[in-house]
Amino acid sequence: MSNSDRPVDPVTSASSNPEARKTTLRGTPRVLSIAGTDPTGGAGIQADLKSIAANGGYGMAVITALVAQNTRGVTAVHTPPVQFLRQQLDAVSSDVQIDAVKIGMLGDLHVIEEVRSWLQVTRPPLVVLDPVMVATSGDRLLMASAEQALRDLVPLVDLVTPNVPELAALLQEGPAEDWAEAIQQGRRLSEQSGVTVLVKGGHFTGADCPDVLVNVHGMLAGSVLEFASARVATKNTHGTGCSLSSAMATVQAQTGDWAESLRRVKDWLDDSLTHADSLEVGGGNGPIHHFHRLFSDRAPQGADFTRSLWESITPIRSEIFQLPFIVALGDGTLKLADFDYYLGQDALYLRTYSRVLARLSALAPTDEEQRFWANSAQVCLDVEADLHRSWLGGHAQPVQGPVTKRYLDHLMATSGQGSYAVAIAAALPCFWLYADVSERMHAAYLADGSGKEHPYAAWLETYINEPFAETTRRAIAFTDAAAVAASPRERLNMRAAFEQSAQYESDFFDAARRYVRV
Ligand SMILES: Nc1ncnc2c1ncn2[C@@H]1O[C@H](COP(=O)(O)OP(=O)(O)OP(=O)(O)O)[C@@H](O)[C@H]1O
Ligand SMILES: Cc1ncc(CO)c(N)n1
Repeated sequence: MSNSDRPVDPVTSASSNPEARKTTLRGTPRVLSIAGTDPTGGAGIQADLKSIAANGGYGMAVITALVAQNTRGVTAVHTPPVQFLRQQLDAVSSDVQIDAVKIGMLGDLHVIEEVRSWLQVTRPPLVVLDPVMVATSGDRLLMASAEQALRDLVPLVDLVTPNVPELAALLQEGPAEDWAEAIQQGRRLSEQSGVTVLVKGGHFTGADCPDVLVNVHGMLAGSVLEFASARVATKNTHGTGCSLSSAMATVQAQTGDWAESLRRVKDWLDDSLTHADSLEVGGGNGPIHHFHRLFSDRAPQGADFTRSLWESITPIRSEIFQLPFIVALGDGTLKLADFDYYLGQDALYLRTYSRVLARLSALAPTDEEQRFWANSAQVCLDVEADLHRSWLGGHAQPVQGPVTKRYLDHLMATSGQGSYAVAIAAALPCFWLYADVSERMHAAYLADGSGKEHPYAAWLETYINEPFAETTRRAIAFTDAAAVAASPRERLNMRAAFEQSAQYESDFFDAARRYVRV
């Protein structure tokens, strides 16, 4: 099961340190970048924070050096005193539990020594080192006198991500002339340092842009895994190395598997490069589009998907809050005939909705979800029985109204198609909108301050309670997980099903006004 918002089982991380440090995988890892700045936002700390966030992490940043640079090149570097660097590092580690560290530009010997000493004391569970030496523009970002200190830092980390010239410099060899030689160098660095090496192929000019991972741990020790991707035709590659290494730190803290992390990160990077040109930042080598997925219909990760669904129904939500039925239900002036009609229809609705929830249980990909939906189907029947007993007692079974029919037809059709993702999206507004509507009504009632008894208080209490709120939160989390697993087409269908159900919820509240004959 993959659910990006919950901590999962603790594992022992692949670590180069003698005693393996315990890592707990987290849905939203706390990731610290230790690097230099880029005021144009494409590389360094600024790129790292975007990359961490785009990959589902919580980003933090300690600045090693302030760099005056843009998409064309570097003009100056200011390095604050190392005591101040240490104060920044200690400020973070004395308070926050760090799940992963990405190290970028270090600049000089003193900075390297300070970071090294902090690493030895703090021992973060996961460290990725991008051995930054030269910027995309060709400007030096590491003093020549600090190269040996950087080499000595490598064995302290878990993953090192050199480009071709950096790999050569770390090995004190000439730069590889072709990809096969680069892979051999990657193997040598891994053997010498005992660290997993990610060799980046961005600097060659072939049609492909391959990367390889040389593993040193576990069953894949010594193996070379290649991840090919087509070269994207763009000059906007400023900060790809920074973005890649901070994304690797973030995703590794979520998956615990370097190969899986690189597969996911390459896929994201490819998308970010493909849409880089649309940003139009600067006249040189511009930045990549870190958040392309957030702004598009392609799978936003984790909670971003349901957040975007919720945003897309903002007009429907405002419509609901202005419906005469909802206004009158809120202030207690609703006519009993209208309420009776609504509840009669709701009882009919819940009977069938329970079957839809049972269908979700049948389709559920995990044991937890199967139980959750089976339980929800049962609770739904209990609520329906309660409605009959307490409100509709003595009344005959009502006739199904047109809105009830349309809404139920939609739910039966979507859940009947066999896609769990689409069925869950169709079922979600029933939870989410009721939690939302009842909470707002209750807040308005409290704000009114009169304290007078509310004629529909017993109905409101069905939905204003922590168990219902918790059920709703879980349904939302399951929808996000389903969206991550779904294909792009399925996600479009999820969105359509969700929006359609939300519209029917609004129509359902409005049905008494339209169909009750006075
Ligand atoms: N044009 C491209 N198309 C697809 N992937 C690319 C392209 N350029 C770079 N990459 C990928 O981006 C990542 C960074 O590679 P690169 O070798 O450029 O690192 P770098 O030189 O450290 O980056 P930079 O100095 O630009 O920040 C690698 O995964 C590489 O495969
Ligand atoms: C601060 C900083 N780190 C790394 C790079 C490499 O792109 C850069 N240009 N600037």
